[in-house]
Amino acid sequence: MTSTHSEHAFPVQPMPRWQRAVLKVGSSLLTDGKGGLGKRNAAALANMIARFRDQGREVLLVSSGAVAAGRGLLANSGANLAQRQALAAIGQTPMLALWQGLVEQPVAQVLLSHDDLRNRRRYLNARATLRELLRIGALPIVNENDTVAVDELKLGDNDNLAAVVASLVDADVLLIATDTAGLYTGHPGHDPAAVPVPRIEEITHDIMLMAQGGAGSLGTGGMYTKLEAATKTAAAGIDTALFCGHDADAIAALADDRLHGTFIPAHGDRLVARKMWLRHTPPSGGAIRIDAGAAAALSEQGASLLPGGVIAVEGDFNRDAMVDVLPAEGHRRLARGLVQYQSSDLQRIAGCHSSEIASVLGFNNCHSVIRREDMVLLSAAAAAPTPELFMENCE
Ligand SMILES: Nc1ncnc2c1ncn2[C@@H]1O[C@H](COP(=O)(O)OP(=O)(O)O)[C@@H](O)[C@H]1O
Ligand SMILES: N[C@@H](CCC(=O)OP(=O)(O)O)C(=O)O
Repeated sequence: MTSTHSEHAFPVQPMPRWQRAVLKVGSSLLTDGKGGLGKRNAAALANMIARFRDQGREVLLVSSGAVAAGRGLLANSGANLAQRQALAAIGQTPMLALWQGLVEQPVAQVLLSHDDLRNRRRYLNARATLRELLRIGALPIVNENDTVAVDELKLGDNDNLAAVVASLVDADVLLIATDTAGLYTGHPGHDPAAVPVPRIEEITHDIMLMAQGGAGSLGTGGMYTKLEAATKTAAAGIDTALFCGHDADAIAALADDRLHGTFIPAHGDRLVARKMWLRHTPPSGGAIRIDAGAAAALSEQGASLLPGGVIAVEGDFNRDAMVDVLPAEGHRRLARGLVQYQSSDLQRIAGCHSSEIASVLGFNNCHSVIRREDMVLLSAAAAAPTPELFMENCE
């Protein structure tokens, strides 16, 4: 595809440094040209993932290719919904096995449906599982749960799924690997005047029109769904990069934080988007009582809640539950937030210094009980300015 446009190369541009990425790999990159799965491109991308890990960074994979793999195995070109769902079910395991053969980490299959993502409890559970998978060093491989997804509730394309996953796991960037170098002003195969678009400040109607040309023979949605995905991530405060997953130079550049493709910077305020989401997350029924010093630190200094300030734990809750933060006495809520320790563990570290967590529990999820970015303040005094988002190094 890019060969017709070699005279219009994408310039190499610097990428903002990131810590956690969602990498989306399209079907077109995972096939061998004869209808089956091919590992050449996947191998190069797996090396890139290993390189990121060596640099101390985290990657979640959203991989397509189940339908293509099923088609290859059965030499079946069935196109109706039931046929595609059956092909996806057959192809899902070979697709996973392809990746497992290429990375050293254990791979973890995560199949999500639209329902899982709009139901807040399931959304939070998926989030907790994905975070745990990262913590233990697995490579989550997310795909749509094609078997159960009915037509009107189908996400339908993994570009949009990847955008939702990026926001679910608080990624800094969404990396979309496809079979073309990036967005061109028109379909690169059909429009001889099409030229590269290296950066998109805002995805306007005119930009969407550039992507009307449809998908390649194996993909779903083409550039259109990639731009839809980037619209979601940008609004959630996440950068997006489109690059060619069969171009060794583009892959090597990315591992050095340089992009040979299209960059769409975040324009939403990540903290504002996140706080909106937190405000609407339903409570677990659990609560944490804190001392006056901790209350002042939360409201006046924009601090995270540390275990030393916890004086009591009420109710049973899991890690990542939404809990109320209450003063030593009374029921006026000071804050609410997602907790880093389940209630039974929190009972044991209440009053401890953060440095003692590992010796008391035998593990340490985070030095905070509730990280600042996972918390919204509720009292009037709490309207004190929120400091810049700072990511703590919690696993
Ligand atoms: N303006 C455009 N710029 C680049 N590619 C485009 C454009 N419009 C349509 N496309 C098509 O989008 C394809 C990539 O999307 P798709 O086939 O869905 O791949 P994937 O399987 O990676 O999701 C390209 O191969 C190209 O055929
Ligand atoms: N869930 C489908 C992927 C659908 C899809 O979005 O494909 P693609 O456009 O290649 O990313 C599969 O695994 O085949």
